[in-house]
This record gives sequence, structure tokens and C-alpha cells, in this order.
Amino acid sequence: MELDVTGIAHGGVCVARHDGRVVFVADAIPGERVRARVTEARKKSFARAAVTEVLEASPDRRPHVWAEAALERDPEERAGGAEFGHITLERQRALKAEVLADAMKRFGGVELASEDDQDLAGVLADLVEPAPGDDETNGLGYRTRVRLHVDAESGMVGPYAARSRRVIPVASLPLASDGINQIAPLADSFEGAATVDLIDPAADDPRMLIGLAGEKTRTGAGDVIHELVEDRGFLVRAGGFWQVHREAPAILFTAVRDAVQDLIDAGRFDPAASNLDLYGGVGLLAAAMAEAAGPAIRVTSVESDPGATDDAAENLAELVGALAVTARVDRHLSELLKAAGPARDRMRRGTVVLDPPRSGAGGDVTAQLIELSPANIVYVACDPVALARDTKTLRDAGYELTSLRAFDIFPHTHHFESLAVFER
Ligand SMILES: C[S@@+](CC[C@H](N)C(=O)[O-])C[C@H]1O[C@@H](n2cnc3c(N)ncnc32)[C@H](O)[C@@H]1O
Repeated sequence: MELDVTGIAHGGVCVARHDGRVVFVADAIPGERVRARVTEARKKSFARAAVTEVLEASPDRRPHVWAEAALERDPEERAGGAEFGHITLERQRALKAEVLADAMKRFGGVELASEDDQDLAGVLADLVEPAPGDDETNGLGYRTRVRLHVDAESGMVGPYAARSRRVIPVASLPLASDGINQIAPLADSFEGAATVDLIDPAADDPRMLIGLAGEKTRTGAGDVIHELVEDRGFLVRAGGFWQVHREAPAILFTAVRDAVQDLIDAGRFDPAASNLDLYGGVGLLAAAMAEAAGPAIRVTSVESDPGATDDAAENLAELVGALAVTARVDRHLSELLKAAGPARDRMRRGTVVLDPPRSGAGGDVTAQLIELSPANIVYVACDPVALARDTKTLRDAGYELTSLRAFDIFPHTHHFESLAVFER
């Protein structure tokens, strides 16, 4: 079908209409006229399609950064994981800003820039901040974590195809760091394996973790590796969580530190209160809080992965008031909610930093936070819609959204990170 592409949707696809039905189009840019092939039409309300030919190109279209994901290939043969790789970096950021603004308006009840705003395009263009160095490298070579998959029959290794679980052989991984490209076994056969994780730590040699088919553990996942955030060292299990973009840990560390510094300057931060770093991983953001508030800060980092908590305890060892707890966040908060008197008061004076996985904190945890009623909530989010939904709940309960920033730490994909500050 031929389509006029009118907008961007959450999830990295564009929007068009055909016979009154919404069509989500992959590999397009808003403003383009394209020929597209329908890839899914089971639902009455919408269909999915992928561009096969551009009839009128956007000035922001570029040759795809990854030959194996380009339009020249059949849609089913395109490698996944670089769905914005055909768009200039500047426009990618503007599209991410539009997605964030739209999510905040529709689900969060917050207007970031109104249609009457003279400088709507300017507001949105500046909303999503680039990572240092990305404009110089065209947003390539930044990934220090890559998961490849193994074809069960042939043993061939590669990324999944876009929107599918079919393994696509590729010659290179342009979004990945040099270290990862040096060890990537793209021409090898890994019969019996299911996944190959490639990791390029800041202060260790690159390494590979093999996940065998039918087994949960991956070889080498428990090895401790060394990461660096500016000149501060962090221990991390090779198989545990660490931000993907080489600059992302420093960007988020600095952003959280600055947000806490603003709260301190406004007289709203109490280092002796019950401060929390929820979904804390290896303690990166608790360390950021301490960088602003000083080493005497009281802060508890809560994380469900016991290996990460062990590393957090090491990483936060110099902070005498820091504690790393292995627990699910909802369970930990329900324990805290049993406290009474002075302990509850310390929580009301506290600041909660949270950095949940893609699904967001969700209704239950947000409701628990509202009941605990901390003075400030600093919310780091990788999903704008989940953030927007939780924003609505927090605002309805009397929290004000006082700051919102966003960071383009996943160039050439539709993903980005946001940081929202709420004050009670
Ligand atoms: C996005 S990461 C953030 C980690 C850390 N803040 C950082 O920046 O490195 C989310 C973390 O939450 C943990 N996690 C996921 N679900 C959880 C839950 N229900 N309770 C506690 N931790 C959880 C994951 O293991 C992961 O380490």
C-alpha cells in the first residue's frame, strides 16, 4: 500500500492511515510518502507495515547505519535493534521528545509545550539531550553490552530480526564498541547455545557469556568486572545490570547528583532522613546521592539480584550510613510501611530515587510510595509511557513534577532515558 506518514508512535514505529484504519509503519519518517508491505493485520483497529520503497523522502533520511537493517533488504530479513538508523541524530532526538511530550500529555496530564507555544519545535528539539561524543561518532560504537541469539538448528549467531525471533547473520555491530566488535563471534557456530552476551567493561578486557539452551545461568555471569564512572570505580557482576551506553552511567550519575543538589539548595533534602535508592543495581545512584549530600548520608539501596547487592555493598563501603538490601521493592516498602512514629517521620523527610526496569514502578509500588510520602521522588525511567502513568498517580496524590530531563543514551533506537523530580 501507499501511505502518507503523519506521526511517530511509542515503540519506534510511525503512524499512517489507510481506509480509516491506523497503520503502524516501520522504517519510515513522519512527513514521508512510502510504499509499505503489511506485516500484520489481525486486529480490526490497526495494522502493521514496513517500508519497502520511499516515494517522497524526508530531508532527515540517511543511508541506514547498518547495511543488514536497510530498506534494500526484505522487511523480514532486516536486523533488529537499530530501528532509527535511517534518521539523522537530530531528528531522532526530536522524535523521542515528541513521544515523551505526547505520553506526558495523554497519560500524565502534563503539558510540556503547547501547540500555541511559538517555539514548540525549539522546546522539543532541546528536550532530549545528546550523550557527549555521539554527534562526533554519528552515534556509533557506544554499546558496551550486546546480546546475540543462536539459531537452534544451524548454531549461527546474530541479532534477532526486527519484530521477530529469527536470527539474522550480520558482518558487524555498528552500535557496539570496538572491544565488542573485536570479540564478536559473528562467523562462528554455537550449537547447543541460546544466547551470546558480549560485554566491554570500562576497566577490564571485553568478555563473552554463553547461555546454554534450556539453562538459566550463563558461563562467566558471576565474574566480577570493573567499571569506571569518571574516576570512581564500580564492581559489577558480568551478568548483572549496567547501563549500555559507554557514557550513560556518568550521565545518570551526574543528573541524579545535580537533582539532589537542587533539592539541597532548596532546603528540601535531609541527609539524616530515610533516603532510598530503589531498583539500585550496584549502587550507582546511591553513590550519586552521596556525591551531592556528603559521605554522612543515610541511604538504603534496594535490589532483587543478590549478586548486585553484594557489589553495591562494596561500592558503597566508604559511606557509613549506606546499606545495600536484597529484596523486591514492593516487599521492602511493605515492611517499611509497618513502621510507626519516628521511623515513619524519617521516611516522610526522605528522598527516594527509583530506577525501575522498563515496566516502570507500576501502580502498586507507586501507591506504596504515596503512602510512605517521602518529601522528594527522583524517578529515572527508560519507558516514557510507564513514567507518564506513574506521574499521573503521583500528581493526583499531591506531588508536583518540578523537573523533567531526557537523555539520548540509545542512539539509532527509539529508546531514551528520562529523569523526573517530584516534590510533595
Ligand atoms: C534499570 S536497572 C537500574 C540499576 C541501577 N539504578 C543503575 O543505574 O545501574 C533496574 C534494576 O532493578 C532490579 N529489579 C528489577 N525488578 C526489581 C524488583 N521488583 N525489586 C527490586 N529490584 C528489581 C534489576 O535487577 C536491575 O538491577
